[in-house]
Amino acid sequence: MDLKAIRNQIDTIDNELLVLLNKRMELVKQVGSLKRAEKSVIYRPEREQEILRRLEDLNDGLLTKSAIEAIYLEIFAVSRNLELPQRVAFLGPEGSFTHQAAESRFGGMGEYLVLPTIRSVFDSVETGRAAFGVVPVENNQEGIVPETVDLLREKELQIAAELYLSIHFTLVSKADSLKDIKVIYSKDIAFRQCSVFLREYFDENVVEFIPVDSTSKAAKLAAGEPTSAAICSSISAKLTGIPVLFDNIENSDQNRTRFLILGKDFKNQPTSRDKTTIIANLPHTNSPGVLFRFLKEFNDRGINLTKIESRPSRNGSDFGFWFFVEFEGNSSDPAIRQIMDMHEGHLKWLGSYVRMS
Ligand SMILES: O=C(O)C(=O)C[C@]1(C(=O)O)C=C[C@@H](O)C=C1
Repeated sequence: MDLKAIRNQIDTIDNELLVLLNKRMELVKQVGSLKRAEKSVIYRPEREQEILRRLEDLNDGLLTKSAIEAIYLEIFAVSRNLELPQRVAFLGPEGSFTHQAAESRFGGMGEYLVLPTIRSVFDSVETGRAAFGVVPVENNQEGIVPETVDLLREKELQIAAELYLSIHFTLVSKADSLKDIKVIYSKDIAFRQCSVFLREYFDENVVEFIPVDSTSKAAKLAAGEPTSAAICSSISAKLTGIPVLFDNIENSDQNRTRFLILGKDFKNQPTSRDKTTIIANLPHTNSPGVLFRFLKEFNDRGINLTKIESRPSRNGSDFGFWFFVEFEGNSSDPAIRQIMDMHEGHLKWLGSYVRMS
């Protein structure tokens, strides 16, 4: 077949796809009307995952799993927009890894609110300025993001979904040579994640490391100063037009960050692949066996714990603490329900959502 003939066939298929996509949108619009009448939630991450999994199982063509995901996440984003346009806040500025994470779930067409701090993302969802907020919660090299975990305890928001992103860092600068660099800007966590590279190439007695709110802010600062550099994502290097001196400078090439999508009064439908996150404010945490007895309840019921982190309660001068706990399953599972009931008043449920790891 010649090029023209192949292109004719492509055109025919595109025409069919357009008809089908519009048919899909008609149905989505009906779903939107039903949901608005019932005042129910538009974003259903568990339903989106169910559709993706079904299509991936069904698929026997050239499309890869991630290609199917990329196409459909964009279709879902357009669908949700048709049902009810909802603003999504994320920890900015533009070009941050959180921006990348937000776009990977809410699509390129979404309406975004770029905010300067994790707290302001929580605030925007709390006050309804945004329907959802995207924040980082942990990195597999660095552990948890304390601000996010502390705000989850402080605020009354829920986790609608989680997502994982591979993180790569670049060193960018307008300096001609490494030895001209006097200042390096980045986010504190990024400095730690690139510590091996930094030790090898820079003398900390000569170069000043300045932590700023985000890696994209770091790129913007470095773009304006000829003897400064920044550690940032390759998207923010591109957005600021600053030359990349080194790529992939992170300590581990397995560097992944987990992000949470936060909502208000949000509850997913249970699935068979859920994870639940809670805050445990156990009384008398300094007494022997308190944590042991709590964890044993999970063990006794065969519930797989996936995370436990302790955080200071900051209650006067004492050394009390609370726990950020995650485990497999949905809060409506009878075994999990039992534990939640047993500790009523001491456990705060933050969300049950499809497990992505
Ligand atoms: O099934 C729904 O609840 C819909 O609103 C439809 C749809 C879709 O496009 O398939 C859109 C948004 C939801 O997040 C999930 C699915």
